[in-house]
Amino acid sequence: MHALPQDITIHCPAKLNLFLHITAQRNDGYHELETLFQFIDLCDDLHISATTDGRIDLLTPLQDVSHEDNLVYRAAMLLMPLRKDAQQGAQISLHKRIPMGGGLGGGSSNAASTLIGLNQLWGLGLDRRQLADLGIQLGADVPVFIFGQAAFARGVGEQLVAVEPAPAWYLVVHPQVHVSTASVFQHPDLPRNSAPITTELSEWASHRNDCQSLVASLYPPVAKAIDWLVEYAPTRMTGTGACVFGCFDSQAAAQKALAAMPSAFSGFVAQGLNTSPAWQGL
Ligand SMILES: C[C@](O)(CO)[C@H](O)COP(=O)(O)OP(=O)(O)OC[C@H]1O[C@@H](n2ccc(N)nc2=O)[C@H](O)[C@@H]1O
Ligand SMILES: Nc1ncnc2c1ncn2[C@@H]1O[C@H](COP(=O)(O)OP(=O)(O)OP(=O)(O)O)[C@@H](O)[C@H]1O
Repeated sequence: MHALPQDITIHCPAKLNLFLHITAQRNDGYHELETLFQFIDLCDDLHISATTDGRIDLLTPLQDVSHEDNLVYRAAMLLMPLRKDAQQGAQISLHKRIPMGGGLGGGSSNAASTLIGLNQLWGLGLDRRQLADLGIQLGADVPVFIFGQAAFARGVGEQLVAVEPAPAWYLVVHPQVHVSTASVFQHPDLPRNSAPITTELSEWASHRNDCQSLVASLYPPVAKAIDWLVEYAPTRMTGTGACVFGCFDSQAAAQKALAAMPSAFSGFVAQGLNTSPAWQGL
């Protein structure tokens, strides 16, 4: 039998929703979506060391998130009952770069990478489907980060079909407001009855983010960020916001727009990725 690795570093990419249509609301309150996910090369880094004290130690606290609520810790807790040996434990540290609560899926990506990493370190032998089924308990965006390929998603984000969105560079603009995902999905004015998609996924003009008008009206800085960025490139909000992204043909064009960005916003240039770096080297 091969010895298990003792240490692992896993990238946790951010995602963009290139479009997001809401087609229905389920009886449990969750919304049925049709969305196109692409990863971007802005990543958090997760480092996991195997231990033999049967504990999960999270070495890097996050501001405003308790250990018990941290999606890294919660993901590890989901795998604890599946260990082969109760002495198996882990020390985990997270280097955060993805802004939190911006619609970039950082917490879900951290959770997915924790499941991927501990599955490897503890030798659990779970396949991607089994990991995704566990991960969806933590958030609707976790399965795509386990799936590891750009995807067209239905359901709440768990029915995934691999796709190849065109190569692109993005300027991602953070309007510096925090938008709560739950409050957007609870809002009475959210449109919830988009027709299922019949057009090409790549046709930008046929698609939209159904949360965007509502979020822009509730949060004026989001509207201002869109109004500014749309002068440079086709622009859309990701997830339930607050971040918005412009699509550029080249890194240089995206950088040029970033250089002109008003100081009220923060932003970064990122490349679209159709394969998640989380699985690199595994
Ligand atoms: C908007 C997206 O980012 C699109 O990728 C995701 O659907 C949101 O995924 P997430 O942040 O992982 O969200 P979750 O933590 O699963 O859900 C937060 C809250 O948003 C609402 N919610 C979320 C996803 C969904 N399809 N319908 C919902 O109504 C639920 O009230 C839920 O309590
Ligand atoms: N490891 C983590 N990283 C980021 N957020 C976390 C983490 N653990 C728990 N959270 C909580 O989850 C919330 C959402 O974080 P996240 O960065 O995933 O939001 P998001 O980018 O808006 O995601 P989405 O697009 O899935 O709505 C945070 O505001 C925070 O309270």
